Amino acid sequence: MKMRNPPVNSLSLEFLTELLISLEKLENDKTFRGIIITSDCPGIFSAGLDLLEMYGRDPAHCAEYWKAVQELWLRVYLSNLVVIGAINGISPAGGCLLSLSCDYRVLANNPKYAIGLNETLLGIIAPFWFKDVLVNTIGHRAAERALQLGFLFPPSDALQVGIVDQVVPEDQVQSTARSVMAQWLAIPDHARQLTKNLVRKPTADRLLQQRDADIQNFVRFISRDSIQKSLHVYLEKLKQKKG
Ligand SMILES: CC/C=C\CC/C=C/CC(=O)SCCNC(=O)CCNC(=O)[C@H](O)C(C)(C)COP(=O)(O)OP(=O)(O)OC[C@H]1O[C@@H](n2cnc3c(N)ncnc32)[C@H](O)[C@@H]1OP(=O)(O)O
Repeated sequence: MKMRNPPVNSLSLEFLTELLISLEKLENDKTFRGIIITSDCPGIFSAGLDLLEMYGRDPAHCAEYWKAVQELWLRVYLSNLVVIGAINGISPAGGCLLSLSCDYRVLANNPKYAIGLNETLLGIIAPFWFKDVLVNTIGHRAAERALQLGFLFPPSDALQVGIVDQVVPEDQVQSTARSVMAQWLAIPDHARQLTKNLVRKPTADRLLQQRDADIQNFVRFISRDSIQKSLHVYLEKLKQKKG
């Protein structure tokens, strides 16, 4: 599955909806046993959640958006398919969450690429379920530092901390992802799926038990003047970077 939402594969409401529909089709088609998620945008896996869906929007829109974000996470995280991330570009925040929700992550060895939950750098906070997935992946202490400091790990650090499973030359990302897929598909589906569910369900349940409260919390938080100001400053910085 090649994500194509130029210029930066930001996860807009429209794009999230498209991804959800595609994933549902694949999940329901019993001829598919696995998917490799990668990007069609050169140098960018995904710039994460679309800031324009959270900036200057009314509460109803923010609530609709957040529900779609939750939905995508639950669908990928609990998918019965083998999900491999072929991360061929930078992958901050929501892009990192998407990567972390895969069963295995292969990152291209390019010093321009980085991956991490950088929310604090934007003046916002990673929701508890983003945090849970990071803690599950790299451990409590490493997650504590990474989250507070908004670390974006370059490839060698990403491998060392365990936020990705493998770093390979850029031209080998797709072939490596395919070899990894073959290894995972060698396991009987029912055994692998039930085991995946056993490991992941408690984390997903934490959100499933309080989805509405999580939406309300997001809407309250994102609507604050101070948070809107932080987003404004960050968006301006992105614009100025272009010169
Ligand atoms: C209680 C819980 C509360 C809140 C939780 C909220 C959680 C949020 C999680 C997130 O995912 S927030 C998003 C975090 N993402 C980022 O910090 C990435 C920001 N983008 C970049 O750093 C760069 O754009 C890039 C490194 C990805 C690519 O750089 P480059 O190739 O130089 O492109 P540009 O910077 O020129 O960007 C092109 C174009 O795209 C716009 N854009 C970039 N990222 C986003 C985004 N995430 N959402 C919306 N739009 C984005 C950028 O502003 C440019 O727009 P122009 O109109 O100026 O062309």
